[in-house]
Amino acid sequence: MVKETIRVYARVKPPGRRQPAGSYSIDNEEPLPSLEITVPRDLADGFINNKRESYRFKFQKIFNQEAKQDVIFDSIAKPVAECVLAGYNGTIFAYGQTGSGKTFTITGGAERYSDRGIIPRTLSYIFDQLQKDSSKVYTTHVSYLEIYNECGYDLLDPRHEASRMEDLPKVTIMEDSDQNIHLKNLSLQQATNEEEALNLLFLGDTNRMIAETPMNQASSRSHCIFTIHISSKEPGSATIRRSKMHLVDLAGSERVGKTGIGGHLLTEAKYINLSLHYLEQVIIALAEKNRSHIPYRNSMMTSVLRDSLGGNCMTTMIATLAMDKRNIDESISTCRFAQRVALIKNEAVLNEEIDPRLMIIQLKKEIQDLKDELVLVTGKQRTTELSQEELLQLDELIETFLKDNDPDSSLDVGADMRKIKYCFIHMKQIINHPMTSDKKLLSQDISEEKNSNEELEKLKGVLQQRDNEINILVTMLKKEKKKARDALSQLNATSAGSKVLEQSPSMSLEESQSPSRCFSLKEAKVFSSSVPRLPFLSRATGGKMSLGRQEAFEVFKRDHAESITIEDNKQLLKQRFDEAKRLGEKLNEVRNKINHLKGKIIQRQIQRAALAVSNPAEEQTFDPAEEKLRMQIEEEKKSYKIAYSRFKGLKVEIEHLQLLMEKVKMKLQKDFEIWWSEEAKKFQQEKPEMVASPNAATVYPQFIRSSQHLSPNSFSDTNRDSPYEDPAVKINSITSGNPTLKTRTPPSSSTSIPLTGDSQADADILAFIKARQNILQKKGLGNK
Ligand SMILES: Nc1ncnc2c1ncn2[C@@H]1O[C@H](COP(=O)(O)OP(=O)(O)OP(=O)(O)O)[C@@H](O)[C@H]1O
Repeated sequence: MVKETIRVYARVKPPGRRQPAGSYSIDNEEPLPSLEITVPRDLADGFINNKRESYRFKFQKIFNQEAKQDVIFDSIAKPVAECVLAGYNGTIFAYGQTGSGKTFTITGGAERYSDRGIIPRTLSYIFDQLQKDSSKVYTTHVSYLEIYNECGYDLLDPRHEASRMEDLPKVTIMEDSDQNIHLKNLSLQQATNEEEALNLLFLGDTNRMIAETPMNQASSRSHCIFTIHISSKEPGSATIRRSKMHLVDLAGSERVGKTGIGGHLLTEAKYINLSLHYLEQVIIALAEKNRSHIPYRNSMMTSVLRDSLGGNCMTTMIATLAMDKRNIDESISTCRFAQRVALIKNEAVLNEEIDPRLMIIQLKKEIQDLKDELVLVTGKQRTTELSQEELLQLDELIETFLKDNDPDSSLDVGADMRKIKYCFIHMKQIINHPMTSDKKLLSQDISEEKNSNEELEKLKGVLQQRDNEINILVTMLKKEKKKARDALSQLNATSAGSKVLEQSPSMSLEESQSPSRCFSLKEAKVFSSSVPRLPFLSRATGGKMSLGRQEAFEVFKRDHAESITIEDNKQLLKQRFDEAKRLGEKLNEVRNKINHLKGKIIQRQIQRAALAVSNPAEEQTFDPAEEKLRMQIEEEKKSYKIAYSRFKGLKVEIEHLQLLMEKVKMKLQKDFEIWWSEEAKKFQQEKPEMVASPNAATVYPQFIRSSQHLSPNSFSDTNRDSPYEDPAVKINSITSGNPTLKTRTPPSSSTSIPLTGDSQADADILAFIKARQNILQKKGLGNK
């Protein structure tokens, strides 16, 4: 058992660009570093009754704004992951106000590979370690739970395509008689390697993003718990170790009063703050000595994290702090909360249990072994029952023994438990029923015993039958599950395009040298299609876009802030592909070299064998030339291993980058959809007559309005080579399906636009014309 208090770390976020920085200092003194925050009196609005200007808080370690993600992982998450691998439970949770960097710390940023957060790095580390340890059999599962307004949602259910949060399967809490918490409906997905686990993480993150609407910025207002479940077993042992690691991104901790929100958002904020309030209550209760009742049951989040708080878990908290002046009072609240958490003691125990099925198998084997041994010693095969002849013999022996007055006489029936038992039963009969203890009674008893034995055998048979039925059902269930998994992976593979020509990480050098294992440019490039496209990606785009909408989207995309990220990542991907290509070539080269050297060795051995036949006197046992060749091979193998491990690292990085890009693209698409529909709404309000016209039933002619209604980022003047610069050319190509529009110059007012009567097509025509008009206006080309 490991007893220790919750470890509490602080991480300061880099300041916002236009935000005046608050005043604070970090003192990394031993044993506990401290953070001092200074609040000038004029700023201390929130602390009117407390005129203190300076606040000092102690932490296990404080990370300043320069701290990189790898340092955070190494210092905070790696030790927890090591405990989890050893069989203890572990939890890391991030607490802080909205925007203070909780998601950045736990999941990571969506821009750069180096921004990967604790979850992807932990997965990488854990799978790396599992691969290295061949002494045990490991099974790994992951689950991803979102808690929003006191309701739990499963983010990993492959059967549901979520477009709203309500579409996700609802998770409920159940408690068994031992007060253990069970989460009903939360799927546990098996992940056999890092890639599968990362895909699941992205599936969950995407479900989270898609389920979010502008009205429900659920990411800030929900709690998310990503859990890695590991079970391990030594071959042949009935003992299983099960441990889990919760990685928790809590909702923003800001106080309701200060945020000035109302209506629906207030309800949400109440729920969040209520659950964070209950978290605080649990923490206060735990920090108090001699408190018998801890109010875990008050909220779903505290129920789920029950073990992590004051229970069987090694828990770590990261207080995320935004030190801008306007956020300083919230940061002080976060630090105060952290100080209370630091008082909580947990008792982590090794989670070992005996698997009863394996135990039965083991015991059965032991019985069989003992029976075999007995046969060897006695030379007789034992049956469970004594024969009639043996029974009669025993009766005689007992009778003789009882009649014998010699005090030294003994009853010797040999080392046979069946006979010894029979003697005891017989004698008991004689003592209890001296008058009726004749053979008749005894034989009656024996027949009764026989009957009950038969009954027992019958019951055993029924039990065996039931066991078989259960086994058949379990097998069926497994098959069904496998089918579902296969269908899913087939879907992934189909959307991924080509199949990955992947080299198994555990593949030996010899295997890799077979001709079919040539590293080629194709193999390096195949990375690009190796990421199994997630089946849900298509749904964000809402199917195929029409031309006009596509045009508007292209412009929107170009000026969106994320486009820089996409471009950066594209560049980075290209670099990585080039490097992978180079490494592939190098690996081929080394492989060929090794084969060449091996060929030389064989040649030498043949020559020497021939020499030995013709001249036996000159036979040598040691050949320095061959030894040299072997050393060269060893050297080449070393460089092969180094290049191969870099190649493997590149693969992970490329896959991660591709997933990041997919995520960013989806975000872009989503932002566009939101913007598009908002514009439509505004237009409907401003020009109801157009909406009412039969030609424009559900038209979205939002772009007809003046450009100031457009989002400031959407159509900026940054695109010098915009295809829109030649209006005639563009309009012809875009509206080629509409002869009326084909020859027209862009209309200056909406009423002159001929519409087709098809609402979607009309919306697209209008959207295109307006987008184009806006750009022309901005470029000073309008109506020329
Ligand atoms: N240490 C950091 N280094 C660089 N950027 C950071 C850091 N911390 C946070 N950010 C950036 O700040 C922004 C807000 O961070 P993040 O989304 O992680 O906040 P949060 O606390 O999770 O907010 P919410 O409660 O709304 O989910 C993001 O754009 C993130 O990339």
